[in-house]
Amino acid sequence: MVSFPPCKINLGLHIIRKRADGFHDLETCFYPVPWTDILEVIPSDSLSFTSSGIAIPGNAEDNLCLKAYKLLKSDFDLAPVNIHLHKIIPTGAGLGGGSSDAAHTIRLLNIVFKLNLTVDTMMNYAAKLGSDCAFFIQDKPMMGTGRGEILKEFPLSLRGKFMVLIKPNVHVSTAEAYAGISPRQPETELQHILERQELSGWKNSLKNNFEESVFHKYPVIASVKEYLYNHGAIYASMSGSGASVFGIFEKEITLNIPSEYTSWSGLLP
Ligand SMILES: C[C@](O)(CO)[C@H](O)COP(=O)(O)OP(=O)(O)OC[C@H]1O[C@@H](n2ccc(N)nc2=O)[C@H](O)[C@@H]1O
Ligand SMILES: Nc1ncnc2c1ncn2[C@@H]1O[C@H](COP(=O)(O)OP(=O)(O)OP(=O)(O)O)[C@@H](O)[C@H]1O
Repeated sequence: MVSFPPCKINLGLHIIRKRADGFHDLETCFYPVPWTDILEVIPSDSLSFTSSGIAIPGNAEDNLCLKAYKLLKSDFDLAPVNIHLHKIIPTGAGLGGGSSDAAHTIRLLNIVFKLNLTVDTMMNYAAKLGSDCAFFIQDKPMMGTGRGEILKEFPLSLRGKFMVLIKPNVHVSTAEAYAGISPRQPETELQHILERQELSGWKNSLKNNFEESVFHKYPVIASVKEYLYNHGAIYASMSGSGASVFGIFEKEITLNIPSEYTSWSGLLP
């Protein structure tokens, strides 16, 4: 069985405090974007994981898809599977691609082995694999709090808007980005901003707290954001801890993006 794990962008990202467990409490609106990997899970005689497409840093045995299988296997009598991942979403991009693959492995195993897991149970398993993972158990905009795993559906739609996502050729490590930030209580709650502000007002009110320190270290990311605004974006921001930047446009636009950058664009469903 095949699925298409999407990526996410963060519409606003407030890093509020560092916790005793080393993670950070945050608030963000996760929004799904259909730039997808391709994931296949089929029952087999022995467990295997293979991948194609762009290179995934690290060892195959550490892949989040295998971790997801092993996590469910510890609680259920699962037969072995072949997992094949065709990787398209760039890594080190703040797009949660690996997290999405992990969550979609859980979703596929639930179907293939008829486990009848509820959405909440799958979200609990996903949260054990990464802070962003639980979001990808559903395909809906969500307000995320805690370390990103406490999720509440959020009625925000960008349907029909044109999205451009650009990842310049720098790789930002999530852990390194968190280490470089000074957490703070936001003046205004993110939910409050998103409920009261139209998209046209986000430019002055919706902030990703990672931008300041990450832009300082990687000025090229700041220049991509500026480029998107200069070409008519209604709103542009870095996603997650970078390095990708997204722009939301009223109408379809063709941009001249350097060939060494990775990019995706399309109308949002
Ligand atoms: C930046 C975001 O993309 C925003 O959506 C996410 O918070 C990243 O989430 P993620 O990639 O799923 O992160 P994890 O794999 O859980 O953690 C990677 C590392 O990031 C840091 N981390 C992550 C999430 C969080 N709320 N606080 C943290 O401090 C920790 O150092 C952790 O060791
Ligand atoms: N299926 C996978 N796809 C991508 N990376 C994976 C996967 N499994 C494990 N990893 C490891 O996770 C790291 C982060 O990958 P990911 O694609 O989630 O990037 P990210 O842009 O940093 O995401 P995030 O938005 O969660 O910070 C990679 O550098 C890689 O070592």
